[in-house]
Amino acid sequence: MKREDYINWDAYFMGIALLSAERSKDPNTRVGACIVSEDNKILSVGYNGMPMGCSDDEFPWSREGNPLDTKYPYVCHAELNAILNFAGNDMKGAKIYITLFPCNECAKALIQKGIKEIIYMSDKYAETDIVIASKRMLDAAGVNYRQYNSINKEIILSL
Ligand SMILES: O=c1ccn([C@H]2C[C@H](O)[C@@H](COP(=O)(O)O)O2)c(=O)[nH]1
Ligand SMILES: [Zn+2]
Repeated sequence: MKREDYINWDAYFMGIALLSAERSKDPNTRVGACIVSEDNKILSVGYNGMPMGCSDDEFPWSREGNPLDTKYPYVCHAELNAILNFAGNDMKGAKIYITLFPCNECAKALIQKGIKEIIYMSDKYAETDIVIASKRMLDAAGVNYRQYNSINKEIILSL
């Protein structure tokens, strides 16, 4: 008889997003993303990090101070990395599992790539203009978004 306590698709793909986030060097917010086709095939993954050639030991990770001495102008967002890491050429109709609600810039890229559903975990910046603008664009473009079911929030990885 088959096992019945296997994880569902959402837990599986959010688990991969969470594991990807563990690769991030950001000391404050680790973000992971997993792009999945309509038929539940993984298309790409990504996490927030410095662009290639920009050493994550040399570029800043601060949040405050002179803008050029903070991480913000440099760090490549998890969703953008997942889009750029995609080896195929069509992700229309795909979904993305993300550990943090996407910013306005990532929302633009997701819309333009034809992503149709966003499943996110944290929405800790919901009150910011960046996320309000992001939701405004996603709503206009008909991209659905929903929070990952909190009942399954704890994803334990062990053998
Ligand atoms: O859509 C997004 C928004 C943010 N990120 C990354 C960028 C930064 O590395 C962190 C946010 O850092 P804070 O210290 O919480 O401001 O998250 C992302 O990957 N995708
Ligand atoms: Zn972003």
